Amino acid sequence: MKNNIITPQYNCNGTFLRKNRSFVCRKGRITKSQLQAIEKYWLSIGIDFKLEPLDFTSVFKNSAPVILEIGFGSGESLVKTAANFPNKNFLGIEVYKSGIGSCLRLAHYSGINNLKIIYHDAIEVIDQMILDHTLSKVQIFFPDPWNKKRHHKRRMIQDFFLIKILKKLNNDGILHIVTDSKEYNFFILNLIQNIDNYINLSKKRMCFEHFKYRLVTNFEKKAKLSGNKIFDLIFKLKK
Ligand SMILES: C[S@@+](CC[C@H](N)C(=O)[O-])C[C@H]1O[C@@H](n2cnc3c(N)ncnc32)[C@H](O)[C@@H]1O
Repeated sequence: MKNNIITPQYNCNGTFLRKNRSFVCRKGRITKSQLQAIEKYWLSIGIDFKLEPLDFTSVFKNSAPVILEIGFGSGESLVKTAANFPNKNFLGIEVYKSGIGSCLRLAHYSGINNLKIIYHDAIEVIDQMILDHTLSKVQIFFPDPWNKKRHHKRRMIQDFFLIKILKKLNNDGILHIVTDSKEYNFFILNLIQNIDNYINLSKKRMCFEHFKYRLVTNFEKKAKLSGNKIFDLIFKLKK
């Protein structure tokens, strides 16, 4: 597995260009079993970042719809969802190395063959590796809210990001975002209002509360224990 989760960029004087990313590059702790899972299972389940588009039919060995999950954490809900929907393909992207190890371990022991994962910044993966109109769904469960105003530029969900996703979804494609931050929820709803091609599937053009048709994620369990409300935002691509 390649260890670079970003592609360094420099200006013409050779100075490193610092980008606003939605994550902080940290060394972080990783357990022995997570490292072992990377050694053993990366070759069969992982895909290294490359500057060339993926051919999903050859990656998954079939032409079933592809669901992209960005920031799957340790991958419990992603692996269980992939096991529940064997006739769909799942592609996960994460920059948290111990999460990659945990997800590989879970995916191996659950015996699924409809999941692939990438260890790299999702923005670069989307730009370089995902062809237009090839995804049936993009799901982002609990993107970091970067609550301080001066950090808002680090939020993954920005207008440029929503426009990027629009191009990658196929006809009737779905974008599903979940957050426990009321402020981030309204921030996203405001952005979406200014982009014509998304239809908000909630009746009141707001969010779904108490949405039951997906698995609860690890982050969500903690958020609920802290008494936080959960907001499911679901948008469909206008044909
Ligand atoms: C708050 S956690 C939520 C994890 C998981 N979805 C859950 O609900 O338990 C946000 C995750 O997004 C990942 N992340 C943030 N920015 C990312 C990016 N640009 N590309 C890939 N993953 C990213 C982080 O590493 C982190 O694991």
